[in-house]
Amino acid sequence: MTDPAPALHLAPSAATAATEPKLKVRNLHFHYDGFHALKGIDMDIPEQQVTAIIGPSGCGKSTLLRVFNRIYAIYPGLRASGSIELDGENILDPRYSLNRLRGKVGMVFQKPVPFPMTIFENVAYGIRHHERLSRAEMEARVEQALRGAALWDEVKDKLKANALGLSGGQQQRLCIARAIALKPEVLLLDEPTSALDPIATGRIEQLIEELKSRFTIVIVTHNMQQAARVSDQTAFMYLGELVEFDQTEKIFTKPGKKQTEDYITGRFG
Ligand SMILES: Nc1ncnc2c1ncn2[C@@H]1O[C@H](COP(=O)(O)OP(=O)(O)OP(=O)(O)O)[C@@H](O)[C@H]1O
Repeated sequence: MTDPAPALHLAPSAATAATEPKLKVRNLHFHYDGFHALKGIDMDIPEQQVTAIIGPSGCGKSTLLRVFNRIYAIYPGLRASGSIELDGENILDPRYSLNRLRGKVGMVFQKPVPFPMTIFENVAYGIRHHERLSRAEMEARVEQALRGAALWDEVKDKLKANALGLSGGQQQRLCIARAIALKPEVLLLDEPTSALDPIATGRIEQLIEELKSRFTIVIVTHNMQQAARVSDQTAFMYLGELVEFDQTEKIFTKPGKKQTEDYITGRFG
């Protein structure tokens, strides 16, 4: 929200809430051929904070997240209208190149999908696509990304091993390393822990907390406790509409709309 209540400025990261939003979404509509999946979304996503998107299955959470890096652009028949400004520039404008956008907005999917290559190459592969680095520079970059994803200590002695041999939780951290290796400004996480056990989930949640000092994070989650634990703001969506968007603490303790209250108290969804 543009004007959060002063009493809710408790979390340290909320101090930045008054600055210009990192992503400014205005009157965003999205269609899958004839299906109207997003209906006039307006939201301001603050920089270096965690914004969670919650809501019942099919409400449009993943669609919204995917529009933030224009994944739909590669499929015919899908279209978005309205605007999403990233630092003041409309990323939906076809003149905003996909390559540039992908360098600024990274994405991690629900199911970790490492490439069938070494752990090192999984991280180096994307970097090579965007930059030319010497071997030593590349090694430093890969290490930095693996450290950033809290995976370095577990893999530093087996960088040449196939990534598919890692556990599910390690694979997901590798996917996070791959995304942050490109030094994006925004990190999109689409249900990043739904395929993981509670211990691996805890590690990813801790990692999200660490990463938010460097990235603006948007996370889609089915797990309301997770949204409450990791996010600063929460958006509640229903049937393609943004019903309520506010400080997480407010959404979970004093939601302003009955639909939000019904959802978070388990009355539907
Ligand atoms: N490729 C597609 N073609 C047509 N309709 C789609 C497509 N992908 C999603 N939809 C529809 O768009 C709506 C929103 O889907 P979306 O995946 O964004 O929901 P969601 O809130 O992320 O759901 P879930 O929590 O189950 O993942 C749903 O009604 C879905 O059936």
